[in-house]
Amino acid sequence: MYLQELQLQNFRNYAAADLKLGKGINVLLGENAQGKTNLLEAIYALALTRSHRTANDHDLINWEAKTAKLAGRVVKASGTTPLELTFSRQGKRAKINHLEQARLSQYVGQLNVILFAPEDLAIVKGAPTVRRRFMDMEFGQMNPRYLYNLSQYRTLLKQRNRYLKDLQHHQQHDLLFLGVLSDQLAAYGAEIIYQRLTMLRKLEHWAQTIHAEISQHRETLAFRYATQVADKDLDDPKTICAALTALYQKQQAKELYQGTTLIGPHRDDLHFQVNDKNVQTFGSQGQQRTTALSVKLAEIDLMKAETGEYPVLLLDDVLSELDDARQTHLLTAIQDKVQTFITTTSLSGITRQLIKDPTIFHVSAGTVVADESSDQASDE
Ligand SMILES: Nc1ncnc2c1ncn2[C@@H]1O[C@H](COP(=O)(O)OP(=O)(O)OP(=O)(O)O)[C@@H](O)[C@H]1O
Repeated sequence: MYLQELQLQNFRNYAAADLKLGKGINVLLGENAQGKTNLLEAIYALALTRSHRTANDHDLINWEAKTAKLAGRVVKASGTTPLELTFSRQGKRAKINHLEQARLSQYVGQLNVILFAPEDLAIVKGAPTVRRRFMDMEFGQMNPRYLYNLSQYRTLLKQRNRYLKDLQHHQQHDLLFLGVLSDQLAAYGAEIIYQRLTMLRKLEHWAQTIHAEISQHRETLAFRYATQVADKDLDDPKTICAALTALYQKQQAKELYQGTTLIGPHRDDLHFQVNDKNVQTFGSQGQQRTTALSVKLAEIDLMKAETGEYPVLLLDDVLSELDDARQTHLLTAIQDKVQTFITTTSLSGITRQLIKDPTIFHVSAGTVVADESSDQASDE
């Protein structure tokens, strides 16, 4: 899929902008604080109805205005769809094909985007919570069942933790009820673990090929899902559930002592291994970057496999972070198939000969102008 046009009205520092976009690589060129990221944010918001960098929609509205509006046309194999999103004090409204949608959840999914920013290195370097959030966001986007299991699990986990605290403080004494909660939690926990394993296997498959190519076959990447459930029990949700239940029984004294649930997907992690070593602990900066890049690029392929269309790729300031070999790989991987938006302050750091016919936009103080000399946007 690709975004053919984008219109902004009173969005961040743009009073008005109307862009014809290239089907291939679009470069947003400008000095710092001119509005490059704001444009990426506009595309991200048009896709997901929310920003990637603020939880407060009001921040998106120009300081001088009361309402912000985004509009665009998405082209897919199945046809062209106009999208429209309005932010105001009253909330937000979304239209597909000029028809207002009763629920924002009906709107999301028309335009798929993947954003890659320097912070994404945290997937490799950060705490386990970052990787759990990564799995939950990515797999939740592609699989509504996963989201359902996750929300049931979270509710039960809260309840079980509260009960463990009550037992700890002798406000409750019934261990049978703890057993009931453990069984219910184990059932949802097992579904989540099983779905994570299934999706990770697919993602790993794509990421391995990409990592091998970037490292010129000197490195192999592997994912390892870290859980207290033994490998032999991971084959299906039933065996995982039985293993979790047994673990709750075995660790009951410890959980009662600590007053919290110590086993389950909320405690699991994902390890990335390069040449059989955990890249978080033993990897060089370069290996960590390659891993993050491979995982992100693998998401593109996974989304294509799951939804039938390539997503739109948003690259915020990442090219300058990558050395020539990684830049080359990234640009070759996306060339001719993925519509991409790249923000940069200068073209000099980018191996420009690799970007075939880019559409270049000059961004300055909330205005954006297409470069006359660059390839003009698609006019299909
Ligand atoms: N709601 C708003 N109304 C008006 N201007 C805003 C609003 N929110 C942010 N801005 C302005 O937008 C500018 C920042 O734009 P943006 O984050 O897109 O920068 P950038 O071009 O990506 O720069 P950098 O290269 O430093 O990341 C700042 O000048 C900021 O004051």
